[in-house]
Amino acid sequence: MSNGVVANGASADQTHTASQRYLSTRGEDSGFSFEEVVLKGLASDGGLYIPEAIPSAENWESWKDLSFTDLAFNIISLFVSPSEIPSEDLKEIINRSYATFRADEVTPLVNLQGEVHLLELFHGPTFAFKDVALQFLGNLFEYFLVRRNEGKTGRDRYHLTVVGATSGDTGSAAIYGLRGKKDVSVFMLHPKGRVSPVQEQQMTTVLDANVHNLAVTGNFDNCQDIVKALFADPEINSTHKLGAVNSINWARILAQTVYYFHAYFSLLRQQPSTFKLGDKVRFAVPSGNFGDILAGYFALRMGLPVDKLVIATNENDILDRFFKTGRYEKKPTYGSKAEGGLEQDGVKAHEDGVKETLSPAMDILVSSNFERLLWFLAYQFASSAGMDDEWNKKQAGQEVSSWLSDLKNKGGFGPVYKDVLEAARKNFESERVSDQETLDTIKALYKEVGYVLDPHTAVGVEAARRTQKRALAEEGAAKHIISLSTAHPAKFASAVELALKEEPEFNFQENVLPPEFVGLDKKEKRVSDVANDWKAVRDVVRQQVEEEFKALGY
Ligand SMILES: Cc1ncc(COP(=O)(O)O)c(C=O)c1O
Ligand SMILES: N[C@@H](CCOP(=O)(O)O)C(=O)O
Repeated sequence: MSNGVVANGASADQTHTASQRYLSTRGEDSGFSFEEVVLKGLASDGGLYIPEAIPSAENWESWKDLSFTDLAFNIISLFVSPSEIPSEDLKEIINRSYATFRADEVTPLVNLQGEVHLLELFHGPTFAFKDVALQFLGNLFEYFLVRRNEGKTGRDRYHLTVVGATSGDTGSAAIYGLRGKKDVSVFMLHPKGRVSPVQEQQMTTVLDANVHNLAVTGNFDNCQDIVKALFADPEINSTHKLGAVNSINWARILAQTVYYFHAYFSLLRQQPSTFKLGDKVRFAVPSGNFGDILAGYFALRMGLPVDKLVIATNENDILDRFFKTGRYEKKPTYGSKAEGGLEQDGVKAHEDGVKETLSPAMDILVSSNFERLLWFLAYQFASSAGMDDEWNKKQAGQEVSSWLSDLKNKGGFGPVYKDVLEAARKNFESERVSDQETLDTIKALYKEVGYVLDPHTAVGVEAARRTQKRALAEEGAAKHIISLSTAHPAKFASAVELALKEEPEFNFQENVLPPEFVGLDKKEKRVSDVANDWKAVRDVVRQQVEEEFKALGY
């Protein structure tokens, strides 16, 4: 590791290109360095950080034979000035982050059926796509903290207090990325009883002193709201230096951009007769918080030939409703079937509007990263007025602030301007997949090709198959589509078993369960129950960090 090339917490300067400087989607903050946005997570005006410009990957074609880690280095370097992380250090961080994966290719592409391909993102330590970004983010935090803490002792050290919300996968991936790391405490809030048993076990059986699991009486959105309330509280934010591991943290999105390029190049190698360099591909992405698919949008904007990004939602379908109506509203406007509404298949809907589905990691009312896409759409719209770039950015920030304020105060906003919606539809289309369709898809793929899908992946595959059918009808030929496989099926045993229980050959223990999960349920656990109240969570954070400090002799 090189010694402090950049001053602690330095803002972006002339050594940073526009894509290496960051601004807030709500317009108040700009000129940040990568280190600042990674450590801060959320901007102080409540907005999310985005690069001031999206760089074009000018020689992306020449990357086609690179390994995953070399590709990651080329892509990530476009967004991080070498004055902040010297190239050799960045390479070392990347190599270390992906050495923990079980697959040599890190994110292998497999042909599922016909022109439908699966991008397997679950070969990391916790068997979910979050590992791709969180192994990297854990090592980044460590790198910055070692540099900031040189020569410092005890309470003078910069101690990061990570607070995150999880519906199960981010929590375990963040915990595995940060366990045992010096100068970081990690607090993960999950909705009590609403994560799968394996997810719960993965999180709560990690007993490192810096890991704290909080089971919140509420849903995932409540956990996310508590995290945002903590970030908005100037007191705890300054005394405890809060950090984010959710996809509000820009480094999460950045790391995920890599596998869109990698998948494209894998397809090129696997389908040489029907897919050539420069051909467009589609991606179908099971979506909740909109982080994974947003990474695809960045890849597209950087120049990767992407035809469409297909958003696949479960019955918590705020995104699908936006793309159909232009309105972004927390609560569905439709009610139960008995009321003449559209609710399908007897899915349990909580009073708060969140439905409990078979793909629980996507049981989300509000998709936090959608704010980043909204900024780019508003910026594009503002740019058509012919004013200067500073004005365009200011307008975009104001527009996003006003939309987000309506979302908070009135439960929604829209319809957005026609041009904004059309611009969104140019790159995205959306599909809503019910629980019954999820089960049918798991069953169909098992019967047809013997592949066991996890329920989230099945939502994406069903969306991919619908898109394929449309392309076939409209254009007379099926196109290659890459569906993102976001979790290993063993993480969601009950949905998989429900789908496949009547298949005579199917045996969950033998066909699905990885050895790493055996005995997890017998391990010792540590978890604290907390009320759905951000001040109560703040007290727990203060108290548990204090106990950690005392144990360290600080
Ligand atoms: C297994 C799985 N699939 C899909 C998603 C949705 O991804 P995103 O929230 O980035 O849209 C999640 C959670 O984020 C997940 O854990
Ligand atoms: N499905 C997620 C929810 C949090 O999403 P994130 O990508 O913003 O961290 C989870 O698994 O926790």
